[in-house]
Amino acid sequence: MRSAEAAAPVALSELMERAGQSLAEAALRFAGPVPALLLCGPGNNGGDGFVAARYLHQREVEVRVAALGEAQTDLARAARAAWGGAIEPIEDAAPAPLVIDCLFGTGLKRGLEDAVSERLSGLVKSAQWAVAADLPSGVEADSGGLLSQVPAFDLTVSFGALKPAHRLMPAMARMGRVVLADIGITADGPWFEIGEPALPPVAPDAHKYSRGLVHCLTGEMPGAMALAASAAARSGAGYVRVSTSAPIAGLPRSVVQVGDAPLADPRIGCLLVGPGLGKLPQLLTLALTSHRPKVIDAEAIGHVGDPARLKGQDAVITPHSGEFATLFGELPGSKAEQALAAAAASGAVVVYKGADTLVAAPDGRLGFAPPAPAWLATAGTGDVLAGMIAALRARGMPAFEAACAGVWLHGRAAERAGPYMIADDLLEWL
Ligand SMILES: NC(=O)C1=CN([C@@H]2O[C@H](COP(=O)(O)OP(=O)(O)OC[C@H]3O[C@@H](n4cnc5c(N)ncnc54)[C@H](OP(=O)(O)O)[C@@H]3O)[C@@H](O)[C@H]2O)[C@@H](O)CC1
Ligand SMILES: Nc1ncnc2c1ncn2[C@@H]1O[C@H](COP(=O)(O)OP(=O)(O)O)[C@@H](O)[C@H]1O
Repeated sequence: MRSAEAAAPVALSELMERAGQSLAEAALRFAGPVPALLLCGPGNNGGDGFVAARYLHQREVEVRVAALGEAQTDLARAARAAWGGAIEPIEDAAPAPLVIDCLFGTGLKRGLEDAVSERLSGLVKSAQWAVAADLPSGVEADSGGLLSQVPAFDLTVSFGALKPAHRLMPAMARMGRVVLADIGITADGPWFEIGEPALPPVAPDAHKYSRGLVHCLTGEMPGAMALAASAAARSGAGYVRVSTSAPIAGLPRSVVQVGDAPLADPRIGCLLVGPGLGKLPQLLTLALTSHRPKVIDAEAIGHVGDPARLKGQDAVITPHSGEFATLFGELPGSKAEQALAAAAASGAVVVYKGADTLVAAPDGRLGFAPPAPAWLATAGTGDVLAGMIAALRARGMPAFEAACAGVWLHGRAAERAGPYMIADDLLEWL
């Protein structure tokens, strides 16, 4: 993001002008022309606030500005001078229906002083609408961590590009709706937000094997595999097969239950192992003898032991935080950095699940999932995701693209399934 700003073809003062104008417009659209209080910090985030105050005033909104100390950058000083109106100390600022937090953005390196964060929280809580410029003050841009107390905002206007904190917990939960303001810079890099996938079309001459065969290895709790295999069947695989020693209830009749089957079968588009596996590490070992692409989920992740075992396996692994820690231990850094380190160590595409799911590839690509409904937090939804990714893999999508597509579709299916869904219901919305 910072390199994008540095390489921007426009002057920094113009970027600040655009940021401030975008902020004013977004706040006005969101809250309407209600009296506004802008809280401006010493850096360029504060500068954006002074610019926004000027635009809101021009739009005949009743505006007050409260500053935290003097401006510390040339840009912020110029923006403060151009505002030209009254500036009150933040300690004395009375509440307002609309509060716009421009205290700190990407430059925050340490927590706010207690008195300042308490003041911010008090003003935000008493406002009808609370808007943050770029990031709520107190949020660390790269990690999504909270360096001091951060109140809940209704809207966050991000400038130029989303920062990791917009998609990582706990910061993500404080931002309200996040909108991206185009200020004329683009952040080209390996980190991006996962968007709607382009799925492989069904060829006119397709047959069930060419559309993709998913072969599932089931274990002690076949109900989980019933969910995963059903999800694979509903996600466009041409053929879904489950190796099982006993009949599994609840599978669609179109999912074929077989005994042992050769895992070197070149028709297998993707192997799926993990859902319902239980204490059967030998099934993972068996899966790893195959050179076919694979999705490794749930208990199978715990059976891997050494991440290096996955090298050369063309694998997607789908851990939640507990499974992640079991396989990779306590890695340093943010969730994004941990996922990238895990992908590099294992050679696998890592879908690090949770409220802030992200997908990391061994080559450094990193996709942040758009927010998904919290009602996905119910047993079995991870099994459904694993089956979806396996089907997309079998349909010919490369591992990273299949994982990103599965995560995106899973979140949208949950939105449509509604707040009282159970994992079984998701299948109807794939
Ligand atoms: N770059 C661009 O082109 C564009 C950038 N834009 C905007 O700029 C924002 C980044 O601006 P920024 O780098 O000036 O950092 P910012 O977040 O304002 O804070 C830094 C200041 O705060 C201070 N400080 C830090 N922590 C503190 C604490 N706890 N308590 C007290 N003070 C503390 C720190 O002082 P120091 O640490 O040096 O003591 C420094 O003075 C970005 O989020 C976006 O909104 C847009 O205009 C688009 C164009
Ligand atoms: N609070 C939340 N918000 C959004 N998605 C969530 C939340 N909690 C869990 N999820 C998603 O729900 C799924 C749960 O998977 P997992 O933990 O493996 O459950 P299970 O093993 O029961 O299937 C994952 O895709 C995860 O990203």
